[in-house]
Amino acid sequence: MELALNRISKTYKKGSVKALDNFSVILTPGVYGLLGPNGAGKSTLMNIITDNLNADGGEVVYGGENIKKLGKDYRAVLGYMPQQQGLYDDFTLNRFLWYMAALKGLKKKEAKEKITQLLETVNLTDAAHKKLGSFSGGMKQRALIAQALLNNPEILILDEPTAGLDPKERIRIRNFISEIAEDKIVLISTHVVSDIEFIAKEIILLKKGQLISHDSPNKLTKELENKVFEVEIQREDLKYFQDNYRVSNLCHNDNSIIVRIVTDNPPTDFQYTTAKPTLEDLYLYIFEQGI
Ligand SMILES: Nc1ncnc2c1ncn2[C@@H]1O[C@H](COP(=O)(O)OP(=O)(O)OP(=O)(O)O)[C@@H](O)[C@H]1O
Repeated sequence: MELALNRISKTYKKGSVKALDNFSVILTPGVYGLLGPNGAGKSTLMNIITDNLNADGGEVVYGGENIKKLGKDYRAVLGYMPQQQGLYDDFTLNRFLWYMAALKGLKKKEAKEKITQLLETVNLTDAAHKKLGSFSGGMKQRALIAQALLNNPEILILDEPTAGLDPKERIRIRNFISEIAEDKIVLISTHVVSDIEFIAKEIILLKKGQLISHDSPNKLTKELENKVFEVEIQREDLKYFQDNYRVSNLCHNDNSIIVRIVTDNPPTDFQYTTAKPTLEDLYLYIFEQGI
């Protein structure tokens, strides 16, 4: 199965910046990370893929058919976890899932089986009769993922699934997504590199509405070979490096500082060693402006 995004464009107000600009990519089963800073166009893209927002130009095609034509057949294979929380705080988790199952048109028997199974999968069986308002951030996110999975979707769209979570919950959600991703097209938007670094088969880099690059994490970081350096400097040189280079890390020793920089032009007046690039280095290289 293939989800093709063909030349998608979107401008919210006449004359304002393009939220999406001629964006094209083809998605097949596996995890994709949609990576970009605030305002890059991630939510806009997800809203267009889930048919909650109309594009000004281009089309979304699933299995060879425009999703506008597929209509409810498309919605039947779609699972969507939006960003906002707090909408159903007075519902118990059980009631929330039954409510969502009804909206998705599941039959009673089907809903019962699926809810029992999903509560187990997201490890919330014991919390089924508690109100969502009393849940921790991670529990809420897992509840939202569970509702997205009720119809056993072929396409799963997750808008910042780890927003506001502590590192332990982040790891848990990440592993969980990796487990359920089999046979599905999973698109995860995030501005946190580590959320997708190890689970995404491909990373899609989005900047100001435009596709910058999309490839496996390994291939993307290869592009940065010989552009990441570590330099041992004295404290008084730090400002010079911060003003003139993208500094991806700082490590203070007793008498010196090791700065990690991402640049096309390594410093000529300092000794440096070449370092192995990471996705965080790449993120900085692409999204850090003005240096
Ligand atoms: N409803 C709207 N009306 C007008 N402009 C909008 C609207 N929604 C988004 N935009 C603009 O479109 C651009 C893309 O925004 P979008 O929310 O898609 O980015 P994002 O990558 O999801 O950002 P974030 O990580 O902050 O959620 C931004 O310039 C934003 O200001």
